[in-house]
Amino acid sequence: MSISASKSTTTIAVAQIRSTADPVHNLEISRKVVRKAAEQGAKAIFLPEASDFINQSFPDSRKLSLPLFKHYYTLGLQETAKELGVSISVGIHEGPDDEKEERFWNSHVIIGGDGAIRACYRKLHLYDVELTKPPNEDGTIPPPQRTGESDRILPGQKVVPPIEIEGLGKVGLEICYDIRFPELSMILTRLGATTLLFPSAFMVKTGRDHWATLCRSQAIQSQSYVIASAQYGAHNPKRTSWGESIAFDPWGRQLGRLRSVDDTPPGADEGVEKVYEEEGEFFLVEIDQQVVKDTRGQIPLGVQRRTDIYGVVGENI
Ligand SMILES: O=C(O)CNC(=O)[C@H](CS)NC(=O)CCC(=O)C(=O)O
Repeated sequence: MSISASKSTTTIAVAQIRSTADPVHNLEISRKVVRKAAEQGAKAIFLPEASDFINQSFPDSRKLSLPLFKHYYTLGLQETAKELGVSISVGIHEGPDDEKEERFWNSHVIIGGDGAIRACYRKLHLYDVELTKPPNEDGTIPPPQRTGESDRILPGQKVVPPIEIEGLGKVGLEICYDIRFPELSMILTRLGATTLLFPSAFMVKTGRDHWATLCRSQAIQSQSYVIASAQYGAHNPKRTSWGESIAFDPWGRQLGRLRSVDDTPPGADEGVEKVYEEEGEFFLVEIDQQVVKDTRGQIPLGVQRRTDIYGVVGENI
């Protein structure tokens, strides 16, 4: 009997960057991270939501949000993927061809090792929230922090069936705020996903209180790997993201984690003048389909659902 020397796990890289308003800069940083991760053996690299730009200006954002076939940032990453023969998952802004439409999509694309776009998911759940702030010292209450993602983003209209990434099995595509709607993870798992992807740009307040717990709970409940790559730090004077790119296995074991804003010494991360010094970071993770099988074998949630009582979530998809 011969013993196979082939590796049963696949190495991937979970990245963290701080996108600015400038897609040229963001492509350069993203490429550096992808190249470095590939050199260290990663076969797939996971970049955050909105890696192409994070911007304060609405008209500028629309101009940069082009259809994929003429999207500067995505085309650039496609070249790099092909050159290195690695897959890339990345969040970008994608626009409709109709220039009269002022809004655009918040999309998650998968680029294959041949440079082709393999899938494109458009964010279903949009972040329209009002977060309260603590009272001022004089006891007055500051106005809430309102974010209206749907003011500028078109809501996606479909669940993208999980797709195979070489060596990784099937991955389910989600984005950031989607993580609060476990229905989507359940549907993707039922459709065959063994890894759930959450390119993200969480806010600081909710990042601190909810982010890592949401990621871990999705892994345990769906019995899938969770890969959550995050935007980190000050993008401009008005916008800071929490960071903390993180990954869990289907048992809920943490496989790696990068810094959050809270991990950064006070003052070290202040001011947008430092934005251009950021090089991006990543950690490597081994994905092993056997861990999915073992976890699902020990705790067989998939066959224990009382669908006779409460139905199948997303049955008509
Ligand atoms: O499109 C861009 O430019 C960047 N996108 C984002 O920052 C998105 C939409 S505003 N952020 C979130 O969904 C935060 C979710 C969050 O923080 C929570 O669920 O608590």
